Amino acid sequence: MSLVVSDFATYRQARPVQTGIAFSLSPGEALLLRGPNGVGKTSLLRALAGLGAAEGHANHNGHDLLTERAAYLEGIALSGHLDAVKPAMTVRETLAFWVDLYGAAPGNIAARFDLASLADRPAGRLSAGQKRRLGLARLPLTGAGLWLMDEPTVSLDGDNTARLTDLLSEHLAAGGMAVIASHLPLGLPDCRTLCLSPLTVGRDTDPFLEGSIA
Ligand SMILES: Nc1ncnc2c1ncn2[C@@H]1O[C@H](COP(=O)(O)OP(=O)(O)OP(=O)(O)O)[C@@H](O)[C@H]1O
Repeated sequence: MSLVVSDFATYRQARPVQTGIAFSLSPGEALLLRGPNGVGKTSLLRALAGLGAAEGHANHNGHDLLTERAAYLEGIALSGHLDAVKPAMTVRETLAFWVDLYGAAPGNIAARFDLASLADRPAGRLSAGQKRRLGLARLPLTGAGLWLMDEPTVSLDGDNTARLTDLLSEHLAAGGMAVIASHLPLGLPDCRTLCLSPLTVGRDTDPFLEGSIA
């Protein structure tokens, strides 16, 4: 299992967000993406998940993102801001849906993020932190080796941030890999950091800001 990224560039609406991105991951390794708001962490995660415009090379398990998309995406799971939960489905229904969808063993997934007491509540009536916990519970069910995680600690309290670190540590110990955009260090053992800096495009303001705000 491997992820090798080189000379990689991300785009939003045909404008470059980041260029020259290079890093690689082996089994058991994680990369923390850091950088100021708007620098392009989400854009990079989306591009690596095949959802955003990109150029250059991203190779997952020997398959190139741009030329072997389906094979590249095999074994990749993205955890984004929206948590992938349907408001009308209860916690129990949501977990059962994922178990069925991914052909996973349910194990103690409800207990992992303390979801058992919320089992009959529709996801639309969960608090932000509860919804985040439910969304994170999906990742181990996917069976994916590479987790792409966008600000997974947002809305989590201290106990649940520790649970997230445990979940990630187990994933890495089992030979998984992760790329995580997070403003918190997360305390992972084999974790490198990639600090993104704003792209300089010949002006000293955000290139996405056209004109000025009156
Ligand atoms: N849907 C979009 N359409 C066009 N531009 C976008 C869109 N979403 C984000 N951008 C722009 O792309 C750039 C990178 O945004 P991105 O969300 O990747 O940054 P980020 O590092 O994840 O930020 P944050 O720390 O605030 O989550 C920013 O300049 C942002 O304004």
